[in-house]
Amino acid sequence: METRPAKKPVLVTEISRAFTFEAAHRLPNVPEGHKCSRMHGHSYNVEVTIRGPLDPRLGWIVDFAELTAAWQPLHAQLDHRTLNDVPGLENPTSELLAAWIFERLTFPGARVVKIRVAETCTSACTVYPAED
Ligand SMILES: Nc1nc2c(c(=O)[nH]1)N=C([C@H](O)[C@H](O)COP(=O)(O)OP(=O)(O)OP(=O)(O)O)CN2
Ligand SMILES: [Zn+2]
Repeated sequence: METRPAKKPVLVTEISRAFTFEAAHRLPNVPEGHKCSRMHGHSYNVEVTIRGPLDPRLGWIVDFAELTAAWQPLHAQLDHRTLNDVPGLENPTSELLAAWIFERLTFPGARVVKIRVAETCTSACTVYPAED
């Protein structure tokens, strides 16, 4: 009987890194009297996930430090700001903030597959690219 060597499974690999920033916001389009129409602040948690092939020698997609380097300019635009003042974030819901971040992060040789934004410990929004 013929025996074949076990096939190596084809794996999809993702790496993630979490970031935090502090910011104020108000939601301008909520109904009158909604608490979020008032200016208030959050300690935001953002998780960035990328997917790509492994560098055969280094054994990683990119250095985790590359995620931090890519996040840094966005952190500078968001941290200790009023989000409503940031171009493109006039209505800074978690959903629109996650999309804003998604549109601004690129990695050579890898693609962003998930951005998760948590305003509080119990509320978060995740965006993914639509299926090709
Ligand atoms: N789908 C969304 N709903 C809400 C958003 C949002 O971005 N997307 N944002 C808010 C406000 O920013 C609010 O500050 C957060 O609301 P909430 O999760 O209710 O936070 P609390 O800590 O105040 O929760 P309580 O359970 O009321 O204490 C609202 N909704
Ligand atoms: Zn809020």
